[in-house]
Amino acid sequence: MASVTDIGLETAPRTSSRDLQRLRIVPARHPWRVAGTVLAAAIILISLHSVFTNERWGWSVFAEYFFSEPVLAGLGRTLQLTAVSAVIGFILGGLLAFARVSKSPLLSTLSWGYIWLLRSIPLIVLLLVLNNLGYLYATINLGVPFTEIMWAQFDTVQTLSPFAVAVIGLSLNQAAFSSEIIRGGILSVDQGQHEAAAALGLSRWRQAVHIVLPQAMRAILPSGFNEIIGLAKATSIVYVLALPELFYTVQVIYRRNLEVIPLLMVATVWYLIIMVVLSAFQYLIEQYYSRGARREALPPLVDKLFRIISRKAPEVASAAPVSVVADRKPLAGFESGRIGGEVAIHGVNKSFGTLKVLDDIDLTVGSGEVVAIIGPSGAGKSTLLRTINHLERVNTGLVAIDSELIGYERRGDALYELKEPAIRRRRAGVGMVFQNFNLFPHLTALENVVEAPISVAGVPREQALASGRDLLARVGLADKADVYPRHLSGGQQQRVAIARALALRPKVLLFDEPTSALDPELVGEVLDVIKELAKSGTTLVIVTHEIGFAREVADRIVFMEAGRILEIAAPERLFSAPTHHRTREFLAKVL
Ligand SMILES: Nc1ncnc2c1ncn2[C@@H]1O[C@H](COP(=O)(O)OP(=O)(O)OP(=O)(O)O)[C@@H](O)[C@H]1O
Repeated sequence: MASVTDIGLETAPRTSSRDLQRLRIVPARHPWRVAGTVLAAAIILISLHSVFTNERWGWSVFAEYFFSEPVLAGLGRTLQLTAVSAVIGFILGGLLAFARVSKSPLLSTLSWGYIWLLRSIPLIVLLLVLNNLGYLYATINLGVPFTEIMWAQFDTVQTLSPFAVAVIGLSLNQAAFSSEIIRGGILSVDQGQHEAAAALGLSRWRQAVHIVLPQAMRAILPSGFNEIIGLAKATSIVYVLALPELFYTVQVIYRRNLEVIPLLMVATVWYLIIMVVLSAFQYLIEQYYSRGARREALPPLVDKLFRIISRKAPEVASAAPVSVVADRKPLAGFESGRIGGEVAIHGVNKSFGTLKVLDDIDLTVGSGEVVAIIGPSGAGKSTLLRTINHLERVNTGLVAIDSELIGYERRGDALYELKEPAIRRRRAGVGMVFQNFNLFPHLTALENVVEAPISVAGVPREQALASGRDLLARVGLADKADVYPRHLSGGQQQRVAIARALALRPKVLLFDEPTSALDPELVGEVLDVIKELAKSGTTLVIVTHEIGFAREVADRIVFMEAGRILEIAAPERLFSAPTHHRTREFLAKVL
């Protein structure tokens, strides 16, 4: 056989590590990049030279008017119009966006109609119509429509000054555009976040303002600031109302002295300054809302500023070793507050369209009992679990915790569906841990844990923080309290999620495949925590693919397939002598 040298190839000469250390590193050269930079610099210099040496730009006139009183007054009006219209426009836009995504068809259609109409009407037409409102309606009356009752009456022309017309027109127009930007942001927030917030029993308002909006902000801000910058320039359109904002003011002056270019430059430079200030704000606000969402740390100064504002401790820089689990306080010592509750599921059916996912399910989980639900993929295990805390509505049948129906109230022979607040109150007794953790990424580990105690149970903040730290210590994460979820490992995130679910001291804890999103190495640390919980007296219902774990921890195992419970038995019996042939086949495959 021909050797490498025979056919003309030689292996590279070996280099010792000492030789390698002496070698010089030559950076790659980018001649085209250098040429491009030189060309760009030359163009900038030539342009600046031309602008500052050509007398026709009229820089002396520019200097005379830049800080002149009428220009500053016009600038003030531009800033006022921008700020007031942006604030009103975004508040109204936010309400329209929430109406658009609401479940009420009327609200959603009204919002859609408003957005369609206002985006179709040219702004100049809207302003002129509002300015001529006095012609259409001589007075504005406050009272009860179609009756004689009237509390106040205003003269339309006097009430709607040009400034008021400008603010109303710009705000109404702005609201239509910003509502779509905000809706885009809301839709960008993962569905799991809504579910986690609902499972914790947070009110709709709290979910919207504290969980969804801060996360949506990352998507909203770039386009939102684009809109505000557009608005600052669009205010010049109010010249049709003869309102002396910045642009109108310079127009008035150059019509008088014919110094068109220098005065246009006065307006342009002020607009440039406004843009610089807005861009700096945009940078800071974007950084603020990206906390927790980025893998790398914030610039140190910005981080310090935000932590001072929000009174947060700095993140711990070093990654804690996994062995910290061994040092944690035992969970068994954590008095769960309430003893475990009994879960009763009777005749539950659930379909998605034509697909029957739960078929006449009956199951009772005793107080303090640990039940593991196993079965092939698509069997309906997760759906069954989610019906227990009413995250999934059943078509027929009942689910009760300690004889209290979760989604309904019984009056005589009829079941009345409960309203959201009542369902939330009942949900508080049932904690849930999700497969993908669903931690709130913009809140630190501790903030995740204390969110529900503070906003749902009304626990005073200091007390909630102390209990939250204690809980984190019990899941082995005492030193990670001020760390954002993205800076934690999967196993650590799941342990925070368990602490969060425990914070309301639930009677029943639901686990939906708590380890399936974890590396095999991290599975153990989460299972250890659940095993301890199993001893604490809390009722646990666990959907899992970890057959060995189910066998070890569960009092009973439920085997499900195609929406039906085929077998329920103690682990020793089910694994050694399954009675149903499908259980046997399934176990033969997975064991
Ligand atoms: N929101 C939904 N809309 C339509 N179909 C759904 C929905 N949620 C679940 N399903 C369907 O219901 C069936 C049961 O789903 P479920 O998630 O409960 O199964 P599972 O036993 O937990 O499966 P896995 O072990 O793979 O998670 C599946 O066929 C799934 O496609």
